[in-house]
Amino acid sequence: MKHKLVIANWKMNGDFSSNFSLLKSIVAFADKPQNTQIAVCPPFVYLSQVYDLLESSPIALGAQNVGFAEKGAYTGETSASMLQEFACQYVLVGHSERRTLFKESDEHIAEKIKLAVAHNQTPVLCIGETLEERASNETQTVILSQIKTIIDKVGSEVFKSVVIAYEPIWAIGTGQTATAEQAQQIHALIRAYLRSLEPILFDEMTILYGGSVNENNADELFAQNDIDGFLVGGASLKAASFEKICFAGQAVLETA
Ligand SMILES: O=C[C@H](O)COP(=O)(O)O
Repeated sequence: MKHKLVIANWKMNGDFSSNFSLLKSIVAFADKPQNTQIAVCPPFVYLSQVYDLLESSPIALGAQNVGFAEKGAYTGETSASMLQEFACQYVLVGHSERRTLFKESDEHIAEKIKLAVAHNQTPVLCIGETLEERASNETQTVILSQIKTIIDKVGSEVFKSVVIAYEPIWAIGTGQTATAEQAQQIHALIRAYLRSLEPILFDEMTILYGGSVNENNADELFAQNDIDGFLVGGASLKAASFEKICFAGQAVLETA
């Protein structure tokens, strides 16, 4: 049965007032899309507000990042145990903005995954190639090596609790979405690779697509066999767009 996961990554956007209106709209439709889990990842300072507003709704709370250590002298960081107190179910790790702007290393990403899993959160590991890598036909090598590097560090037992988000870097925030065929090709590659490692562990792996997903392309993307949902940035800040993305592929999901 195909299930769908749609995660809103608000990035560094929002304020008390706009969060309230946006969540009011999302809560109003959230129980309607069949077989669909919706999650919202607000900036850390709004976790408390969003936690309260999501109470008694089916929407899961997520975090955009997590510290790579259990606790201690790490100014500005937020630990997995702190996120657990807000019942965060999802944690984004290795987003390209964090890898590029904040020089996040594979070692740190691996530690974050281990801590998140230890605190009952599902890490959402973001991977993706640059435009230059795609142009030089390195996409497959880059993607598989990003996954392998992390599996080697955390082990396959921990990795089975991970959700993967394929986000071609050239498609993030650019309005230039990967075509459904381009996305499906990489999702199928990822799934085949994981199955080749350990079919029992990775048969049901959830693989999301991210990168300029909007109300116009979500249906076609979700119709692809190996696309299980979306990690949505810009369009998740607009209630009407986000609603259409959450309803994408409903005909398939209702008959599943
Ligand atoms: O986390 C979300 C992704 O970076 C995609 O962002 P976007 O939908 O604004 O392109």
